[in-house]
Formats: sequence, C-alpha cells, structure tokens
Amino acid sequence: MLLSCTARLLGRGTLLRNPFKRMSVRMSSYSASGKRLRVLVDMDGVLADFEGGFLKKYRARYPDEPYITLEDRRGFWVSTQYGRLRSDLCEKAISIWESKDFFIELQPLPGGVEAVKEMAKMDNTDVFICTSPIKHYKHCPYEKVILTRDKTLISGDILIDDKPDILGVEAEPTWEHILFTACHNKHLSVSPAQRRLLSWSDDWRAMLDSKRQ
Ligand SMILES: Cc1cn([C@H]2C[C@H](O)[C@@H](COP(=O)(O)O)O2)c(=O)[nH]c1=O
Ligand SMILES: [Mg+2]
Repeated sequence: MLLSCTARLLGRGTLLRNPFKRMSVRMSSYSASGKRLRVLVDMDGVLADFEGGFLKKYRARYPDEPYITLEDRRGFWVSTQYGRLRSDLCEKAISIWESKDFFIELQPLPGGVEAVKEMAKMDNTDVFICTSPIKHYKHCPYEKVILTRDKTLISGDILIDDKPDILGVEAEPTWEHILFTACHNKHLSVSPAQRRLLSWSDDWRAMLDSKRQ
C-alpha cells in the first residue's frame, strides 16, 4: 500500500531507479552559494507500518499462537522478542515478512508520504528513501525502493530512522541520525545529543532547517 502510494506520487515505472533523486533535482533549483541538504528517510517503521502490518498478518496466520501487542513491544528485532516468548515463534515471525506481498501491502504511517512529498519540493533538498532488505531475497528487494544493508556507507545530512543503533563499516557516517519514534523504541532513553522525531506531525521541517547552512 505504501509502495502504491509512493508509486502514485512518482510514477511506478521509475521507482527502482531512485526516483526521489530525479524528482528533487527536477523540482528544485540549485542556489549559487547554498549547499544542498541530503535527507535519507527510512522505510520500515518510518514511512511504512511494519509493526502493525506484521501483527495483523501474524495473528491471521497463527490465530492460536501467543503474540505481543504493540504496547508490549520492546527492542528493534520482532523476531528476538517472539523467540523469547517461545523459541519456535521466532521462525513463525520471520515467515510473515518473508511472505510474498508483505512489504508491498504495508500501510503508510500517517503523514509520512505527505512529508516526503513536501521535502522533495523544497529548494536545495534531495530526498532518498534508504532501507535495508531482509536476508531472504525472494520478494523483498522487488517490493522495496532503495536498498542497502549498511546505511553508514550512504552519505547524507540527516537519516530519519526508527532503528536505535545504526552501525556499519563507516564509524563516522556523514549524517545525523534522527530517531523516529516507534513502539519498540519509545521506552528507550537515548543520549541527550540524539534527536527524536515523535511522528510525522512533529516538526521535521525545523530539523531539516537546522542542518542547512
Ligand atoms: C523488526 C525486524 C525487521 N527485520 C527486517 C525488516 C526490514 O527489511 C529490516 C529493517 O529495515 P530498516 O531499513 O532498518 O527499517 O529488517 C528483520 O529481519 N527482523 C526483525 O525482527
Ligand atoms: Mg526502520
């Protein structure tokens, strides 16, 4: 569903060729002096309701098995928390997002598509969706947009992402990580230096502005 919303914004035929870059270059003009702002926006848990979509499909497929409400979610990895509930539930959880149509049917999180659309129209701003694929490659890469297992390698000014720890081979990524609040991270106390975006109703525009020269 998110992908179809995004496709409507951008034209489905261009999705896998990094349409946001083309779109932002087309829609905004370079200023003579100003540096362009590069915003990386995560997909699962930021634009697409991964947790809600997972729970709905898990309960439909395994109606007699225990489950974890969104209120009780803790820790980034759903599979880890389900595995702690009962060891075989880890594999059952994984089976949900490895299924065909899981990613393409995720619902958009409120305001996300509109925010990205607005960002992409801003002067001197380039917006990219930056998302990690699952290890099971059968359906996921086709259903997602831009893929990287290591977001530290991607250069940008801001990365809006719900994963609390974004690690990779680059020890000092160029971006500032803005933590997008999700059910699994809202109880975490993060360092005072770490900024949070509570939802797409929060002031993401001010966060972008704070990074402009
Ligand atoms: C919770 C959870 C997620 N995954 C997968 C699903 C996504 O493809 C990535 C997360 O991508 P993001 O760019 O960091 O949002 O991880 C998983 O494999 N196991 C899980 O428990
Ligand atoms: Mg995410």
